[in-house]
Amino acid sequence: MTRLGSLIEELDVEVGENAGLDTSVTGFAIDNRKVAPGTVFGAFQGLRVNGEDYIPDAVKAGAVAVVASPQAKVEGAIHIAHPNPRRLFALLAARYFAPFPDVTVAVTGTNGKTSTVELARQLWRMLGHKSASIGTLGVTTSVDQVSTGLTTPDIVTFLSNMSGLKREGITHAAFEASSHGLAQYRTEGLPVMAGAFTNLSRDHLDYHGDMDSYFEAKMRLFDEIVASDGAAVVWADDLWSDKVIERVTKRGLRLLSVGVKGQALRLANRTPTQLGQTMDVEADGKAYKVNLPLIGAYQAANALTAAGLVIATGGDTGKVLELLSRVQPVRGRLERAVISRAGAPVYVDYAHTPDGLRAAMEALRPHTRGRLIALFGAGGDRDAGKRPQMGKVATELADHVIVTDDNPRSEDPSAIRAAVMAGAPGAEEIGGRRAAIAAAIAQAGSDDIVLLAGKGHEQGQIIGDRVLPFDDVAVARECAG
Ligand SMILES: CC(=O)N[C@H]1[C@@H](OP(=O)(O)OP(=O)(O)OC[C@H]2O[C@@H](n3ccc(=O)[nH]c3=O)[C@H](O)[C@@H]2O)O[C@H](CO)[C@@H](O)[C@@H]1O[C@H](C)C(=O)N[C@@H](C)C(=O)N[C@H](CCC(=O)O)C(=O)O
Ligand SMILES: Nc1ncnc2c1ncn2[C@@H]1O[C@H](COP(=O)(O)OP(=O)(O)OP(=O)(O)O)[C@@H](O)[C@H]1O
Ligand SMILES: N[C@H](CCC[C@H](N)C(=O)O)C(=O)O
Ligand SMILES: [Mg+2]
Repeated sequence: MTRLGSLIEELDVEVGENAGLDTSVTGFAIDNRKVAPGTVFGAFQGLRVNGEDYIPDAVKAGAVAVVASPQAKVEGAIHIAHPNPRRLFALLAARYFAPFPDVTVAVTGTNGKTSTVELARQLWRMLGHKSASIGTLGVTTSVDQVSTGLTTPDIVTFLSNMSGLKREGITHAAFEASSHGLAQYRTEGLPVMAGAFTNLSRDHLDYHGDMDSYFEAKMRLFDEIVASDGAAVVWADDLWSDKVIERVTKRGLRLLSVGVKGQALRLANRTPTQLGQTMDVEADGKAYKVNLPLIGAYQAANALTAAGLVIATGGDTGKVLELLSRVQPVRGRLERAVISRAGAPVYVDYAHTPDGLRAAMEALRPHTRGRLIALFGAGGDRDAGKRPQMGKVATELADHVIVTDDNPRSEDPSAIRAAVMAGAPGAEEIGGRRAAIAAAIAQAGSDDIVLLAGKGHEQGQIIGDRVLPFDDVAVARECAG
């Protein structure tokens, strides 16, 4: 049985007099609909509603304590007051859900988080550890994959998943720290031994406002979440890398920089091969030849960042680099779905930002003898400013562009397409993703390559409130058959 007092011990919190610290706690919730007798309820100001409005309902449902701002009105339960209630809630919940896997690392960045945590999981597994990842693909172990619906789940789901992994015997876990997740304290409280930065480019400005605030949200990982004796693995070749390195150094974290400008793992040379690429990597004064069975500069970057995390947490450099030759592709990241009847390979990729589209097209270009045909859309209820920029990048780098739909959500699909088209002169507009994929495949000749971007592993098209089953890989196979 866990007593509230033992969770609060040593934390800098205010509770009222006669606070009943002897009360036993049976769980944590941030949604009043999930409160049961004995729950600690976290009441937070959100974007849509104020969680404090649900305090009476939470108390009625049996909440014994409420973590909320000092101004909140709490009656009938203990008010644990704090100016940053989300953070305090995370700390308390982590004490309740502990223990966690021994080695935990986190990855942030606009693109590459899913790929990096997945590759780190695979490398650990090949080194003989029981490993897991948590992110866009869900909670993944070598035997299971369970979706959580978000990249970075809410704090209660996150900590209970981490705790469940520990009970299953998982010793090593890598998780994605999205900027929303970082800004909302959805992944903290547990010791994080290393953090990685992949890159920063335009996305989610609807939420963060501008690039500097978006950057600051990401930096919480290094400023506050990674343990003070932990490590930072920084992809060194991004425009923002130097700023990240500055922050990491200021905090006193052990720095492993990775990439062409990297020092811990220096990418000296990279040569595409038919099915992958070879990399010349220098580390600790030694030269290593790495055969990576994945194509594209971006996958090389993510593979090296993942290797950096595994090395930072105790992996042997030579062994880890050698194991990169045995990694499996990541679902929906330059996944070859099918070869069309005409002989054109059709790739599915999760590129959903201007930079992601550029990375995916640059990855495929060296493998394209004829034309590169790129199809994509932009998500509704998401950063609208990225739409024309995605159109622009695509028309610059592809030989033919098809603009279609990708999760319009509450927006009018044709208005989203129009915004993309505004930056994409000469592109073809086809509403309805299935019809667009069929058209892309039908016009590809044997020397051409088709890129279906934006949905990757996703299993649905979100239209209004409905999620209609949709899988780019499956649809590509149907259209090619
Ligand atoms: C914009 C955003 O991130 N919103 C998330 C956030 O909402 P919020 O804190 O603003 O919450 P709110 O809905 O205003 O509610 C405020 C509080 O009242 C509580 N509440 C609310 C209603 C009620 O009846 N009872 C109740 O107790 C809520 O639990 C919450 O604590 O917290 C909610 C609870 O955890 C999330 O479900 C919600 O995700 C929404 C659905 C979402 O679409 N999020 C996306 C944008 C997102 O987070 N994406 C990122 C990044 C994607 C990437 O990888 O690029 C991700 O990590 O997935
Ligand atoms: N290192 C990288 N540099 C540039 N682009 C990348 C990089 N890694 C991945 N991408 C592009 O971004 C897409 C998404 O990759 P991934 O799912 O690994 O990123 P993510 O950060 O997890 O995305 P999300 O924020 O949606 O969870 C890829 O399909 C690819 O097009
Ligand atoms: N996790 C990201 C990527 C979504 C990819 C794309 N399919 C879209 O719906 O915009 C988001 O929620 O912004
Ligand atoms: Mg992801």
